[in-house]
Amino acid sequence: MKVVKFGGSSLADGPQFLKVVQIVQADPQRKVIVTSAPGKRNSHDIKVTDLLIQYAQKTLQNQPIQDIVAQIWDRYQTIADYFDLQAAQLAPLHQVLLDLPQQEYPDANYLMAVFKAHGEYLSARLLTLVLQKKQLAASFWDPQEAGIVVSDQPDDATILPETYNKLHQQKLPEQVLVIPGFYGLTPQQQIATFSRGGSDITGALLARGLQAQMYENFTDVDAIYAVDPQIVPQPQAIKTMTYRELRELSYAGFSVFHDEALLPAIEGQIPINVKNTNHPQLPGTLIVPETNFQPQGPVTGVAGSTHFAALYLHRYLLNKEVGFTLKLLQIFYDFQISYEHMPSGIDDLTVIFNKRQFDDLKKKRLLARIQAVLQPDKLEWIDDYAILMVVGEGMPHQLDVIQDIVNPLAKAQIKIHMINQGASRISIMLGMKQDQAPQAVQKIYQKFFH
Ligand SMILES: Nc1ncnc2c1ncn2[C@@H]1O[C@H](COP(=O)(O)OP(=O)(O)O)[C@@H](O)[C@H]1O
Ligand SMILES: N[C@@H](CC(=O)OP(=O)(O)O)C(=O)O
Repeated sequence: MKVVKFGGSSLADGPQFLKVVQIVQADPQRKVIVTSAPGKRNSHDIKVTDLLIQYAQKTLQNQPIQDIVAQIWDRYQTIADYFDLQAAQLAPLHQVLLDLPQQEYPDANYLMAVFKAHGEYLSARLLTLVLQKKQLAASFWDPQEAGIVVSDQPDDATILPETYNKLHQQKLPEQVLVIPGFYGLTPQQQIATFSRGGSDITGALLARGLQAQMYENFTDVDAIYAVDPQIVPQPQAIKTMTYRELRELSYAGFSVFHDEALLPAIEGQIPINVKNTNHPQLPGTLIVPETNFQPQGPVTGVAGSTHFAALYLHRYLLNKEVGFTLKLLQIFYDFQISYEHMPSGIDDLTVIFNKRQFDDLKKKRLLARIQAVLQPDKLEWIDDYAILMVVGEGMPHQLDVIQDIVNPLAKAQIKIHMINQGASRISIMLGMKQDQAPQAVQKIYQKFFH
């Protein structure tokens, strides 16, 4: 049995829905289908999830909602019209969308989560109707009924372990099941979504919980490429890669697969196949465990991401002071801030954060607290920080990888602020200014792939 997830680009309009139907029909193993909300039909379009966020905001601010509801419903109606679905079948779906403001919510964050989740909910309901219209035995599967239990963070939920107990007990029927991605239910039965792009996580948790033979992830590219195709046109496709290679590359910018979706697949040792809905005959990229993996070269991929900031701390004799880092980490804990990396020197520490956790006030208060408690000789906030990741299972076997990474950057006058290799032997991480990151990715890619 295969779990198959279709991304927003694969469900953006009627013709795309038809490709999805044909893909489901082509393989009887494709039993559990995970939907995203309709995505962009062209580069100027707006994803339905983003329209739903506007709908939620207008509801919260008591602004008129008719136009935005019409805009959202039009996306689903157009798809339904493409398949000549009957008005009576669609009316209940439209009503669900209209009723969202009338429901009760614990707070604004949960309201937002419910509105967002309905992009995938309506997609799954609609795809079920379309599959039935095409004579395929299909039924809608509610995440609540499936037993997807998540933590109570309304817009950044994580999977709770009881999910797997419930899924292990599920006996799958003969027909195809269509389930919305992107959300689950908290122990208090509230809808909470994963972070953006999180339908990949739903697919992975179902593949693990249902012990699927394969998790197929359908998107709008022929493969995972060695570099983001928006940075380097027509890059080299990756045929096979390991879970941990993709985990590191997704973390650092390969937005094609959500980095948190790797863990369930690893836990269940489920192979993942990323494929193109527009060219389903192509093999795509296969993501597999490390055991017996034969790397094709030193580097598998290069990624860059710019949503970082860094805190630089200098204090003489820091190396001798017992508990310095503990006090610093306690401050982060008090502010409920997680850090990404902490490279250090004898008298220096740099802490790298995901910038999205901060607003100006939080940043100011954090710096003031660190100054008061730790009294560093120097404390600097570096707002302009990008991280580059060069990843490959073949890297530990090759001695001259580092020079092939830094030489092209030096030639291009790109300054490296931080290099981190060690903990993970299959990746080298570089810190630099944000505006230099795309060029750095290009230069490293050219060195290893041309
Ligand atoms: N290394 C990469 N290989 C392939 N695609 C990538 C890579 N890095 C970023 N992407 C981007 O990821 C996109 C697919 O992911 P996403 O937009 O989330 O698709 P979906 O709508 O199917 O969920 C591609 O269109 C591409 O622009
Ligand atoms: N629709 C949600 C969840 C998702 O996974 O979407 P996509 O598969 O289009 O990346 C989002 O836009 O974040």
